[in-house]
Amino acid sequence: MSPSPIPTTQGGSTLALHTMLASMDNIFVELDKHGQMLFLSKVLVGFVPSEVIGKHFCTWALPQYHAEMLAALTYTFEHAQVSQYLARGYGPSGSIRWYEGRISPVIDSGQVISSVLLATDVTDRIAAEEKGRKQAELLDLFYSLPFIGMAITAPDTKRWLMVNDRLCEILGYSREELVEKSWAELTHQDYLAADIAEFNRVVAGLSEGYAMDKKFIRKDGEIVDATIDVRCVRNPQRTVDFFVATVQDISLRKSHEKRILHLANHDPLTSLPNRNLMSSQMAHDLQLARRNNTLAAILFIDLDQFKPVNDRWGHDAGDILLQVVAKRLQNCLRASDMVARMGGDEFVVFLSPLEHAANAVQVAEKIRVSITQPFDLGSQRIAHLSSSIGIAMYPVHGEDQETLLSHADNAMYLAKVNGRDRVQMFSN
Ligand SMILES: Nc1nc2c(ncn2[C@@H]2O[C@H](COP(=O)(O)OP(=O)(O)OP(=O)(O)O)[C@@H](O)[C@H]2O)c(=O)[nH]1
Repeated sequence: MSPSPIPTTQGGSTLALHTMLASMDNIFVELDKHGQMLFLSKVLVGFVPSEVIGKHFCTWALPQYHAEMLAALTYTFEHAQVSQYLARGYGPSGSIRWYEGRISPVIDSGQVISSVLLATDVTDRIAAEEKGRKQAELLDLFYSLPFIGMAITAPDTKRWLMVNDRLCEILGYSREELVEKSWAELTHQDYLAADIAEFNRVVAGLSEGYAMDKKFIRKDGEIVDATIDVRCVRNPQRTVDFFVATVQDISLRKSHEKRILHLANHDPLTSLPNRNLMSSQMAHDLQLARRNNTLAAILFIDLDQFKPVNDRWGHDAGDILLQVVAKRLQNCLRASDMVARMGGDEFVVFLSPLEHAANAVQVAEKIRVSITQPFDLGSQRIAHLSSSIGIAMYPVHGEDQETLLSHADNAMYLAKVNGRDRVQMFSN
C-alpha cells in the first residue's frame, strides 16, 4: 500500500513535508479507522517500507497495550478529537521502549477520514520519572521512621524546611507550625552558642557536619534532651545547599543517667549526699577556702542510744527516725553548707565558708538541740534521743579532709565519753 497524501499547508509540497517529518525524532503514522498504517514518516529500523505499510499499528506494541491503543483510536474516529495512550513496544534493534501515542483526527468535509498518530519515545522520561518516584518513596519511608526525628534545614535562615512526624512529636508542634520556625528559636539558651559555632564551622567549609547532645524547648515549654547529628549537602561551588539533621529524644536516657548518678551519690534511705559526694564536694570547697583564706568546719554527728529504738520498735521505726534526723539537720544549715549520711546513725556536716570558729559551735549546738526534740514515729511511738557532735576546724586542726574527718570523729568520741548529748571541739 502506497502512502496516502497528508494535507499540506498552502505553498508546501508533499515531498518537502515527508522529508521534514522523516527528519524528526518522532514517528508520524497515518492510520485508518481499523488501525492500519497508511503512511509512515520514517522506516522503522530492521523493516522495509513494504513490510510496514498496511500493517496494524498495534503490531509493534506488547499485547497488553493493544486494547488501550484501539480504544484511543476509536475515540478519535468517533469524537473527531485527539486521544492519547502510553504503551511499551519494540524499538530499534528489538529493545522494548515506552511510546507515548497521540492520535489526531484528519477531517475532510466534517468527516474523520483518517488519523495521524504521533509516537514519541518516552523511555528516558519514564525511567527518570520512575527513578524520581522511587527516590520520593524512599525519602517518605526514611521520613516516616518512627524512632528518629528528621529534618532538612536552610543554611541561611536555620529554618526547618522539611520535618518528619517524629520530630513534630518530639518538639510538640504540628508540621505546619514547625516549618515556620528555626532550630535556633527552639534551642535552649545554654546550648545555642555551641550549636551555632559548630553550624558556622560547616558553613565556612571547616567541617562537613557535627553531632552533639543539646536541649530543645517544646511548644508546651517542657525541656527535651536530644542528641542531634547534622550533615550538610554542598553544591558544586562547595557552599551549603541544605543541612540534614537527625534528632533523637534522649530524655529517658538522661533521666536514667540522672537517677543512676543520684543513686551513686546519695543515701537511699534519707536522700542525703553519701560519703562519695561529700568527699568530692569537700575537696572542692576546701580548695576554695584555701584560695580565699576562709575558715571551714567539719561536724561529726553520731546519735546517742539509737540502737534501743530499733530494738524496741523494729528497724522500720529506726528508718523513720533517721529520715526525720536528716530533715532536722538540713533545717539547721545554710544553702552553702552540706550534710551527708556516712552510714548507720552517723552524719557529717561541712560548713564552708565560716567567719568565726564560734559559728561552727553555734550550728553544732543548734543541731544538738534539734535532735533532743521528741521524734514522733507514728502509731504512738515517741522516741527521745540526743547526739554527740565533734568539731574540727580548717585550717587550724588540719588542711586535708582525711585529717579533718578523723579529728572531728575523735572529738565526737570524746563527747560520747564525756557523757553524750554534747558538742566537743577537737583539741590537740
Ligand atoms: N533502722 C536502721 N538502723 C540502722 C541503719 N544502719 C545502722 N543501723 C543501726 O544503728 C545502730 C548504730 O549503732 P550504735 O551507734 O552503736 O548505736 P547507739 O545506740 O546509737 O550507740 P551509741 O552511739 O553508743 O549511743 C546499730 O544498731 C545498727 O544496726 C539503718 O539504715 N536503719
